[in-house]
Amino acid sequence: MDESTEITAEQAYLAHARGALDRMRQDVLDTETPEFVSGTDEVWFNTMYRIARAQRGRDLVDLPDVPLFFGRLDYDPGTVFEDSSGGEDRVYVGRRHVRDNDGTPLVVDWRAPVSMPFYRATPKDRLSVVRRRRYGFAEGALLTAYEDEILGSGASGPGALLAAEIERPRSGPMRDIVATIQPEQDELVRAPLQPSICVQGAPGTGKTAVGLHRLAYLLYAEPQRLGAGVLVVGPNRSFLSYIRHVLPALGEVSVGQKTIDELIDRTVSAVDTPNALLVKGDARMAEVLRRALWSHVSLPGEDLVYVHGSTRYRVGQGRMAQIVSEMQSVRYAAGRDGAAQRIAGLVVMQMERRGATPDDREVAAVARSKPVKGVLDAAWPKLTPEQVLFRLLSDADFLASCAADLLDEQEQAAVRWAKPARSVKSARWSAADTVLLDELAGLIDRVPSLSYLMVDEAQDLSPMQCRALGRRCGNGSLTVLGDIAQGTSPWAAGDWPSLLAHLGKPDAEVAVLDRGFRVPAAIIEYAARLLPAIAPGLGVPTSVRRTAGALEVLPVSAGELASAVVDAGKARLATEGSVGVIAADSDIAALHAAVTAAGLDTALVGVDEDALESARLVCVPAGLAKGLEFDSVIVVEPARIVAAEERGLQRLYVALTRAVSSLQVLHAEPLPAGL
Ligand SMILES: Nc1ncnc2c1ncn2[C@@H]1O[C@H](COP(=O)(O)OP(=O)(O)OP(=O)(O)O)[C@@H](O)[C@H]1O
Repeated sequence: MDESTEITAEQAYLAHARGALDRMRQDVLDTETPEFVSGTDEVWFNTMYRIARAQRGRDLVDLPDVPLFFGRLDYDPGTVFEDSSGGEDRVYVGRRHVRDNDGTPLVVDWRAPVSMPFYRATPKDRLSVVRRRRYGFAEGALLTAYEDEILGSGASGPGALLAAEIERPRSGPMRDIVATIQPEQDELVRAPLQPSICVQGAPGTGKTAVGLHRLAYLLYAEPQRLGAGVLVVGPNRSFLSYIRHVLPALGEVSVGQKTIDELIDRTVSAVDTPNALLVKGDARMAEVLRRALWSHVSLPGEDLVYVHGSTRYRVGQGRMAQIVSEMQSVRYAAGRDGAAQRIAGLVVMQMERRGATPDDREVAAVARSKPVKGVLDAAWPKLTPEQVLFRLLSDADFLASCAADLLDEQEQAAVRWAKPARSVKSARWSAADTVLLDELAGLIDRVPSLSYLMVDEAQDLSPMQCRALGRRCGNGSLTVLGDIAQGTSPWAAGDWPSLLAHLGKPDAEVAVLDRGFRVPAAIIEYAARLLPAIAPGLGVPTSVRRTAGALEVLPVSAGELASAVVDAGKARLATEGSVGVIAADSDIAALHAAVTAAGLDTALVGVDEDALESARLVCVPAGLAKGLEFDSVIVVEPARIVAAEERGLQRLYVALTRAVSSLQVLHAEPLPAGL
């Protein structure tokens, strides 16, 4: 078959598959179900069923811009279909299953085992595949081209379509990469649920993309093991808004995406000093809090006397002391309840000895009775996290007694409130305090475990934040993504093993991605000049992009900086793709105003949640650049980005590695050493 006949045939197949998808949808919508007419349960069932059917109907909508399949595998005859006699065994790979009326699969979900060789087959290990075909599409998902890679005899390598797809200019938010997942990425995407995994990867190596596709894969492959919930945690709202379309595009619409502060979910109304922040995020605080909480438990001071009718029952102080000691191995609240139950049990035993026949309700009633409550309120008081932390941060002696050998005098002074609030109720908590409250809440009560948690930009988490996440995934599986060289928080991790230990997953497998799909070689090599200073152990990432990538470093006078940014922005807007202007947090508003005044259509990241979708040119405070990418990037005044914070060099490294095609560095001050 010549090429145009082949394309016509493939177009016809696509149309056939589209028709079949439409019929699948119609079948779902037309399904008649018996409607119950009475009883709340039945009406509830009707409603649930209708919701599920509407959802399934939406799932089956054919999106006009999204091709129904993106690849094809021709297998050795007989590999997939038994009756493929004569012809080749053929599988079309797409975003979801499509079957025709008699159940024959027309398109197979990319996550199905039979699709895996699309990502992994090589001429050396062809996994029974003889040919891998990729398609090119024009506007409106119109199939216009294809390209074959022969894996059997006479092998030929991948052609230009794959490279073109990977190098397509960027615009707007992140999109899925199902058509071009690379073998080393696919191994992580399809890695089993256990053990947990951790991916260290240089900028643009696809960590976020891999994490999201892995989640979509697991939802498909292991739904029954994810029943307790799945969650994505990212560094800030701008980042979450950048990635929010990827999972829905992969058919997964119900995955929660939160920042760590949203997950902790407590009101923040105070700000810490840098020193306080450092100490409060430190893992030693876990032990300080544990001691602070349990220091409230003491041995009962006198016997318990329980009066029932005309009989007085007595439980000795020594026996109760033994119980209180023994119950301290469980959580605080459960320990208190357990102690009450056991003390009540001793009372009830005495009742039995006197011939009564008390049942479980009697034990519960005694456990709740005033005398037993009285003993426990003294020996094992009910506490809220706020009460404990309030005491710790406002009472110097109490803090010293809990932290003496853990925090030195200066560290204790740093966390103590200079002017404590009058009461717990009026206390104002900082973001770091809320993490400590969360730790205390976890010591007091059990936290239910999610089935699966994906944590992005994990290098920036404090040990105490890691513990908060680990607590919520105690029995579940974690996927941890990050780059040690991009650590900008005061606690940024120096290595993965310690961070994984704080997350409660010391056995997680650490994998490294080092092929960069975003940043052209010239730009990554320029940014990598900072690596010896910020992450000496890490190698320089490679770039898979063939395009040269324009790097321009332009000195300008201080007075002309804003107009230089406007000019550069205008020039970039004349080409294809998104444009990001990145500057120090304190400079970005003025630049945004200058760009707006010059009549360019722009939005400010961090202020407008839809910034990345609403304008092609966006202004980005360096503090929010992490995880984002733009076709063209203009980095303004690197020295000020560096000077703005302790880990300013790391912040600059992040800013310099956001570009897909071109990077312009504009500076009036001298460039930081290294550049
Ligand atoms: N296999 C692939 N095919 C096509 N594009 C890819 C592939 N892998 C990654 N990309 C693209 O490369 C870019 C970088 O990916 P991603 O943001 O996931 O990287 P990252 O490692 O999280 O980067 P950073 O550390 O800077 O946050 C994205 O545009 C992503 O779509």
